[in-house]
Amino acid sequence: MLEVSQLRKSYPKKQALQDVSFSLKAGTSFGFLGPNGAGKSTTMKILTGIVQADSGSVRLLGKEATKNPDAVSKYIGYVPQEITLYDKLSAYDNLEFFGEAYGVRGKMLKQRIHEVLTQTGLLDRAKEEVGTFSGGMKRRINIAALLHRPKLLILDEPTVGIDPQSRNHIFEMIRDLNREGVTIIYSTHYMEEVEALCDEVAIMDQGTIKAMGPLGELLENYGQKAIYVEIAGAHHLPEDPDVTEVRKEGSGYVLETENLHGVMQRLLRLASQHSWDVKQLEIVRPSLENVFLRVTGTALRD
Ligand SMILES: Nc1ncnc2c1ncn2[C@@H]1O[C@H](COP(=O)(O)OP(=O)(O)OP(=O)(O)O)[C@@H](O)[C@H]1O
Repeated sequence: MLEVSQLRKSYPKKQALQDVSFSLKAGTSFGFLGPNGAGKSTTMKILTGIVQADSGSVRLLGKEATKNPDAVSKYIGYVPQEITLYDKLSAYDNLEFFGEAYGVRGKMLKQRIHEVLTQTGLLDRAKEEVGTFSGGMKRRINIAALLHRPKLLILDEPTVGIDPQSRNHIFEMIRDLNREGVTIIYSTHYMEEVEALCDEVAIMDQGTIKAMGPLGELLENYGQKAIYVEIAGAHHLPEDPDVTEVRKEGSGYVLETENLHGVMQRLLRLASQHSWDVKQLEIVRPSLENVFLRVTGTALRD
């Protein structure tokens, strides 16, 4: 569906992209995770043709997009960070305006507007000026304005500064579109959003993709394996050669180790020998946060 190859882009004082390559199968929900300034927006703007790369190529549905953006623009829906609606127009009129701009007309346009207003939960506010809406409601309309049913939907941090209700609506809209077969590229610096929405993830930092793959694979390959153990009355734990770090957490300890089963077995053996009261013993699922830390060497700033 999409093949991005060796993108480079420099601004006068900054090399924004050093070498960005990835490819996506149709129907993927792809999360672009990275701190401010990592190069996510620049990559997305190159995909949509708003910004030109210094070198590299983008192929969408077999067509060379970098040389001929008009040939692919009808397949792409782009939701930038900034809201692009007319405050003085009603929600309905905004949708009508953008629908027509994307070439949707007549009965089909009316039907699509009704559908998306229902989907966004804003049908009863359709005739009100968008200027009176909350930031989250505007965001929902902004996404709904993509009435031309793009094959690739690119969203640049669509939930920054919005209320939880709007965020849930946006998530549902994205999931519905993805179920209908739309390929999604979703940029964010919120790990939990990627975990909730995306089946593939790229971790970007300083203009390059540091790691990429299915979410489960990244967690498996880069996540720190650990055990949580809680023993009544234990003030310290016996040393184990396979444990690389011990952290106090709540009333127990997190033990980092690559040998989960060996360490667990030894703990249980010791517990039975010394009649310790083991309250809890479990494997800790690695988090994306932890993967990010290991891949980039830093916590996700912000
Ligand atoms: N038009 C521009 N002119 C000059 N520098 C720019 C321009 N756009 C982006 N940059 C710089 O390029 C780098 C990458 O920016 P980009 O917006 O792509 O990052 P990002 O990962 O999307 O961050 P954010 O989450 O803040 O949007 C940053 O250092 C940024 O300051």
